[in-house]
Amino acid sequence: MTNKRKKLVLVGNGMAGVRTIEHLLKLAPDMYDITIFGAEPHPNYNRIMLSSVLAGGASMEEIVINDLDWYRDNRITLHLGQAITRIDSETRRVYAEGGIEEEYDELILATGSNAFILPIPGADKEGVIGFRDIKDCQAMQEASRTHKKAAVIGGGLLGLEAARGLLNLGMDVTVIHINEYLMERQLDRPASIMLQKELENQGMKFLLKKQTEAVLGKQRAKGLLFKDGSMLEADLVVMAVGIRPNVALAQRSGLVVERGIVVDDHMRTNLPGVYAVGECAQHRGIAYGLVAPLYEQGAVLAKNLAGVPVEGYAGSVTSTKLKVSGVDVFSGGVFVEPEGARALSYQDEIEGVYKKLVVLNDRLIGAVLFGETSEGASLFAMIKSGESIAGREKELLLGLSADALSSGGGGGSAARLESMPADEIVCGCNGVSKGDIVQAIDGGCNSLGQIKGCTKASASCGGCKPLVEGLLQLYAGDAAVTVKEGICGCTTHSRDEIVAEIKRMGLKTVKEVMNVLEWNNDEGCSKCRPSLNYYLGMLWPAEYKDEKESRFTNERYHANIQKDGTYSVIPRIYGGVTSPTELKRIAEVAEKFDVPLVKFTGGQRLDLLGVKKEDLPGVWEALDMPSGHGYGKSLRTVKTCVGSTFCRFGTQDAMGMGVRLEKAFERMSAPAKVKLAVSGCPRNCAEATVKDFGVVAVDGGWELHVGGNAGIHVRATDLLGFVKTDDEVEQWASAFLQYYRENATWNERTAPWVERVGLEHIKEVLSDEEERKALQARLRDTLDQTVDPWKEIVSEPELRKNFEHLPVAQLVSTPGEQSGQDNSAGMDGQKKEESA
Ligand SMILES: Cc1cc2nc3c(=O)[nH]c(=O)nc-3n(C[C@H](O)[C@H](O)[C@H](O)COP(=O)(O)OP(=O)(O)OC[C@H]3O[C@@H](n4cnc5c(N)ncnc54)[C@H](O)[C@@H]3O)c2cc1C
Ligand SMILES: NC(=O)c1ccc[n+]([C@@H]2O[C@H](COP(=O)([O-])OP(=O)(O)OC[C@H]3O[C@@H](n4cnc5c(N)ncnc54)[C@H](O)[C@@H]3O)[C@@H](O)[C@H]2O)c1
Ligand code: SF4
Ligand code: FES
Repeated sequence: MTNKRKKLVLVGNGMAGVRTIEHLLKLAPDMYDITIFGAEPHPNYNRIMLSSVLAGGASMEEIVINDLDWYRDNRITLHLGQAITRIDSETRRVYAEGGIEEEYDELILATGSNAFILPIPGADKEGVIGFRDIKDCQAMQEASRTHKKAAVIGGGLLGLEAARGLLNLGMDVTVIHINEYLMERQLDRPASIMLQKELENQGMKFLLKKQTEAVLGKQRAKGLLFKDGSMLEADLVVMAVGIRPNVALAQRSGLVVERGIVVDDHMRTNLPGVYAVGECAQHRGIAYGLVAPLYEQGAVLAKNLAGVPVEGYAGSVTSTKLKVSGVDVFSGGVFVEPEGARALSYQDEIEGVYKKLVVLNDRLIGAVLFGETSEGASLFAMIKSGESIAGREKELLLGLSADALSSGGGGGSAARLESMPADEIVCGCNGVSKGDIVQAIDGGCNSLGQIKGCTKASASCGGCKPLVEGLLQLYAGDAAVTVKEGICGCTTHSRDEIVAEIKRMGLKTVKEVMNVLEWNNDEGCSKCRPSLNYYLGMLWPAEYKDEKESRFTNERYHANIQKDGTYSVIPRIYGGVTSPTELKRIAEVAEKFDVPLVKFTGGQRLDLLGVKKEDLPGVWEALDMPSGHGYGKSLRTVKTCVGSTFCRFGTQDAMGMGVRLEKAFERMSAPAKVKLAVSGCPRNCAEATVKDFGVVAVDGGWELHVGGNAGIHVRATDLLGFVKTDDEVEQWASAFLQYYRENATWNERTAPWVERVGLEHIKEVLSDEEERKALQARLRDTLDQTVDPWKEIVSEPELRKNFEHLPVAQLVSTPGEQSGQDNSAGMDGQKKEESA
């Protein structure tokens, strides 16, 4: 019997090449006798996941894509550890290092890239490596057992992922970056600065604008010498300064090579029967370095080889997501606006969120997200589809689009997901289409974990998770099982589990919680540290010592940092009611300290803007007024109207009630800021129905309203109930606020919390008088432990020192340290006004 199958040889057992074979086997399982040569001694594995292996989030076994049985089952001849060294295109034969040779009818080159190693003296020393394959990953794991100081050269995606992994392995890690800000190929400056601060909080050190001149040491690396003459001690040096397509074999074999092996839209090279795919290929001038475009190339090549008509590969728009736990960064499309394009950006440095959209001719062409990336997948789908977003720019920027709202998390609206073609790729990292996911759901997968298991969708960078969840909800309906999420990438524990464990085990510090609950990142991140700090303070008001370094700048300095680095000072003016004496004092302070601007806030207080950090204690001392907490996650204002005291419509004393409530709750910390208002009649001049707790006078008593918000997401309050007496108002307000303090997630305002837990539930709990009294007592106990932070600082010389002006020399960074305006450790150190 004659063998009619053609001979197909694949050189390179990596992600792009084997993916092409997988496709081909689906399309034409019997068309070829397939032989694969791989230089590495391993079956095909997910290179992307090496970062997770290094960071301890996955094992080597878990990242194997196709084990040896797969090759056997598909009758593929596999030669591992056999690099092809020569191609004879005349005789159509390839020759391997170990002496094996093979004939081909069709030949695919998928040789990937090599890590670029800087050609500097000492680069060949022991302890200097790239980060490209299993061998490199093992070398780093090995080095961390015996060495302590690691230097990662290159602050791109790979360098930062390597640095995070090395930190997890217990090393002291410094990233050396040539540019003035990190990941400049994916991010703009504001996002990059936020990223750097976050990584510094995780323990990573940075040397920016540094050019490495030599690796120091005898046989083994001992340090780095920089062009400016400075040095850094290091016994492991990881070079992550980019990659170079692996084209040596192609060059030797007569293929046209520029940066990569030049291919046409059908992945054909200049030689008959020879194709190139993956990072080694250069298509329309571009050699890609991410998996999604390589898989697209592979799909085209597989169709070609199977004889299936195919339009050809037209290039890809790319997106990236940094795989570092506790840091959410997404970049897709064009992030620097080209001529004629507009950029819209939104930054909330207090919450650590940055968003930028780049729009050209009403089309979204790029996006950068930091801190909140759940909309990345749907924005990227819009970038790829090229649909018009005219009139929707603001909604998209603020995350209020129908897409984001309907799925509750940016997964895309049901209509969008429904109209998505079956062959559209949802998970770029694993080449999983919508059709594959729907098929898995039809086959009984009804949770994200099961879909991940069946299709690998969302198993790598996780960027597609919102889309996969959206499809799950759409196609599995009520059968969809949603699994709880960890509060951040550092843990799999939910908020409720953490609070329960803190209570059960009596955990008393942030570090203790992280240790006992096995955080996968020793330092935590800007999401978990402040939230743990809050939960511990809420649960143990008497014993817990607030961790200043887990707080944002504003809360550490008890003032709002402004754009220019100065601060704003808002003293407490109870119920918005002041006096000539108080006003005179404020005016004198403003004059004495040259305060550039005095402004009324929306909450009926006076804001002294432009105060220098070193003047803050002096200003507070001279004001001799309590802090208005205009900067923190705490009680802000109680707005009042004049009520019955002066207004002819007023039926009750709104000012008196406002002052009473503000005195009752001042200094109250909360999951998020809390605002109250009291109106003296239903005309509601104090706008109590857009406050967290609003009180409106009506005939015979007071109406109590909860869960309002007038910020980005405007929400009118729900009516909690009606009470007759002033004491009842205070009791219900106390009970509501304490129940919120005990049950909301850190950073969750009352508006979403009321929606989440339901008004009926809150009413049921608070309708029990005993419960109300108990809640009120717990809040009182907590508030009794608090002191005014301004007074405390003013009277304690040690605390005052934190505000002293440092000579410039001490603010300039030295090697191994990072410069920054804020010289104390903390969660942000950014400059941004927070609305009072
Ligand atoms: C740590 C890390 C994390 C990454 N994370 C991401 C991510 O999150 N998202 C993303 O999209 N991309 C990521 N990438 C990039 C991604 O892994 C690559 O784009 C992808 O692996 C390239 O696939 P490829 O098949 O072209 O090359 P490779 O996967 O490198 O495969 C090429 C194979 O060919 C072999 N070979 C070379 N020459 C020969 C020869 N002459 N004979 C035989 N075999 C040969 C090589 O040994 C190698 O095994 C990451 C890369 C690394 C290193
Ligand atoms: N999450 C992800 O998507 C992911 C993760 C890891 C790797 N990758 C891919 O792997 C490939 C390699 O990643 P990479 O980060 O090495 O490549 P890169 O080219 O994206 O970044 C290299 C970085 O090194 C810097 N650099 C260059 N020369 C330097 C020098 N002499 N000193 C200090 N810094 C220097 C550059 O400014 C650049 O920011 C890329 O294609 C990348 O997309 C992707
Ligand atoms: S809410 Fe009623 S009482 Fe208060 S100022 Fe307005 S009209 Fe007067
Ligand atoms: S896109 Fe990265 S895991 Fe799906």
